[in-house]
Amino acid sequence: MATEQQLSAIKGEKVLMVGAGGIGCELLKTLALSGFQDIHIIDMDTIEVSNLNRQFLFRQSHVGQSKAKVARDAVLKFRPNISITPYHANIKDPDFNVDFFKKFSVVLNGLDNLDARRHVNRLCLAAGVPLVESGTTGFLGQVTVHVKGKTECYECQPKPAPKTYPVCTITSTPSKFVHCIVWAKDLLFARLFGDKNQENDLNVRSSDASGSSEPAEDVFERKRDEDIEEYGRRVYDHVFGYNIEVALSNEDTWKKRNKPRPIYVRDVELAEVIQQNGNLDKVSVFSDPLSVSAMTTIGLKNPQDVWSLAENSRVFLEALKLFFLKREKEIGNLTFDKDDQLAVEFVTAAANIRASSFGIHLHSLFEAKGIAGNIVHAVATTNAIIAGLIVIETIKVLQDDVKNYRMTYCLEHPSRKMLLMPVEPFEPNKSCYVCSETPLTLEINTNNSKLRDFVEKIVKAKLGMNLPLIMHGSALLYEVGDDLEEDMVANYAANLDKVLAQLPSPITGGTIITVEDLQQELTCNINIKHREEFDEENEPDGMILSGWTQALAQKNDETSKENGASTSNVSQTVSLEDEEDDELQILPAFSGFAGNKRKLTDNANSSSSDLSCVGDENKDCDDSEAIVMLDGYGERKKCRVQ
Ligand SMILES: Nc1ncnc2c1ncn2[C@@H]1O[C@H](COP(=O)(O)OP(=O)(O)OP(=O)(O)O)[C@@H](O)[C@H]1O
Ligand SMILES: [Zn+2]
Repeated sequence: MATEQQLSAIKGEKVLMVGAGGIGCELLKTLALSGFQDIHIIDMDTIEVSNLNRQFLFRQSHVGQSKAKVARDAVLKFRPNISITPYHANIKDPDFNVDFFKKFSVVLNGLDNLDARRHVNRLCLAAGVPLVESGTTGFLGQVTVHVKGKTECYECQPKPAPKTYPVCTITSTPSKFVHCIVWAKDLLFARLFGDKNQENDLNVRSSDASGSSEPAEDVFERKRDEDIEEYGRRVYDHVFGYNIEVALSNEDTWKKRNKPRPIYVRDVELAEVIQQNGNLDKVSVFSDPLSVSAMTTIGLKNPQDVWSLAENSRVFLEALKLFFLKREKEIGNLTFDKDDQLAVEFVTAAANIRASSFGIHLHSLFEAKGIAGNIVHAVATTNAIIAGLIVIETIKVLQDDVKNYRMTYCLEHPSRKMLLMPVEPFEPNKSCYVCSETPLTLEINTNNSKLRDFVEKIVKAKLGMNLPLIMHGSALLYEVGDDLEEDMVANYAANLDKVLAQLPSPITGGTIITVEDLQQELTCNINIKHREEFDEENEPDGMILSGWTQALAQKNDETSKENGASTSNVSQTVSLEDEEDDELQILPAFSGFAGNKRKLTDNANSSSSDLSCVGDENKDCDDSEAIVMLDGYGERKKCRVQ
C-alpha cells in the first residue's frame, strides 16, 4: 500500500498501460490496489486457453473475448470506484497518436515484441510522456525508466538481432535438432502450406537440378485429381529420400561429416504403427479446424513421448492429409503458429524424420513445440514481481524523483545475495537517432537499388517506421496514408520501382534524404554513400546502415527467433557468480546500490526488452555470446543520471 505522500502523487494521474497479458494482468491489479484511479489499457488480443495459467484475471468462459475489456471488468469487481478504460486495439493504430499520448502522465509497457516497444518509445518521446518499460522471460525480468532528456530512451541501447543460421546448415548439413526444426518450419511447412510465391531455399531441389530422372516440375504442387495419400508419399520420398541422395552426391560435403541416410516411405514400417494404434478414422470428429490433430487420428496420446521413426512418418503423412482434407482453404496463407496443433505435429514429425536421417536425437512433440515456438515457460511470479517494480518506478516518476529512478533486473540465481538488482539509469545516448538528431549513413548502390528495397529493408525493417514519408530536399518521393490523391498514389507506386539514381529527384552519393514517420513524429536524416559492390554472404541486404543501434545477429546457437515472437529461450543466458551462502536477501529496488556492469542477453523478441545481469565486477558472466556493457561501452561514455 502506498504512503500518504505517494497516494497524493498518484491521485488524479491518468496512466496508460499497453499490453494486458502476463505482466499486464498483474500490473492492472497492482495499480488498482496501489490507489491509481484513472487507468487506460490497450491490448489487441483476445484471450486464449494457454493464457489462463498465469493471466489470472481471465477465466475459461472469457476465451475469445478482448483481454483489455475482460481485465477491466475483473478489476472493477474489487475496485468498483476507479475508472478503467479498455481499448481492444493495436497500439500502432493511427488513433493512438501523439495527442492521445499527451493525455497521460506516464505510459507503462507490458508488451512482448520489439516492434510495438519501439513504437511506444517514439510516441512517448514525441509527446514528452515518461515510459516505464518492462519484460520477463521465465525467471528473468526487468523494469526500466525512460524520461526524455533525463534518461536513455528505449532505443539508445543496441537491441540484439534475432539469431540466424547459415542457410547451408539448414538446407544441407544440420547437426542439431534445432536445425531440423528450422528446416521443417521455415522451409518445408512454408513451402507446402504458406505463400508459394515467397522465395524458399527448398526450391533449389524441388525440381531436377542435377540432371537425374526427376521431372522438372514443382513436386510440392498436388497434381489435379492426385490421391492425397499418394501425394503425401511423393512429398515424403522427395524431401527425405531423393533430396538426401542429391546431397550425398556432393562428396566433398561429407568428407568430414557423417553421411545422412535417405529415407523412403517404403523403408518405414508404417503398418506396425497402424496395427499398434488401430487405424482410427477420426477425421470426421473434428468440428473446429484448429482442433484437427494427426496424433489423435492415429491414436498417439502423450505429447511428451518421443515417437519412433515409423510413428513420426505416420504423423507426417496424416498431418499433411488433414491439412488438405480439413483446412484446404488456409493452404497458401498459413504461417507456422505454435498454438496450431496440426502445424506443430507436422513440424515435429518432419524435423524428427530429418533428424533420424542425419543421426540426430529425436524429440517429443512437447520439446519440439518449445523449440519451434521459442518458448520459455512463463513464470507467473516473475510477472508479479515485475508488475510491483513497475508501480514503484511509476510512483517515482510521478513524484519527479529522478535521483531514485532505477532499472531493476530480476535474476534467476542470487548475486551478492540479491535476486533483484537495481541499477542507476543512464543519460540519453547523444548519438541515438531516435532521441537525438544524429544523422544516419547508408552505403548503397544507387544505380541498382530500387526505392522499394530502401523502404522495405531500411525504413520499415531497420528504422521501424509505421507510416513513412521520404523526402529529398523539397521533393516528396514516397508517402503512405489514407487521404492521398489517386495520382499521388500512382506516382509513389511508380517511384517504388525506380532505382534511386533515376528517381524524379535522383538519390546519388552525397545526397541527404529525410525519412519521417508522421505518426511517431520521428524524423531522421540519412547521408547516402554510393557503393558499387556488397558481399552477398556478409551483407545480404546489399546496403549497410550505420549509426543505427541494432547489435550484430548471432549465429549458430540453440534456437532461432523471428521478430515478433512473444517468448524466447533466454532463461539460461544470464550467468552469475556462484553463491556459497544460499540465504537470500531481496533488496528494495530503490536502495542506493548500483551495479557496475550490465549484460545484454539475446532476447530481441522476447517478453523482455534487454534482460541483463549484474555481477561481481571481477568475474565474467560465462555466456560468451552475451554483450557485457561497462561504463565505456561502445563508442560512447555512458553517464549515469545525476
Ligand atoms: N502492438 C500491440 N498493440 C497492443 N497490444 C499488443 C501489441 N503487441 C503485443 N500486444 C499485447 O501484449 C501482450 C503481451 O503479453 P504476453 O507476453 O503475456 O503474451 P501473450 O500473447 O498473452 O502470451 P504468450 O505469447 O506467452 O502465449 C499480449 O496480450 C499482446 O496482445
Ligand atoms: Zn535514444
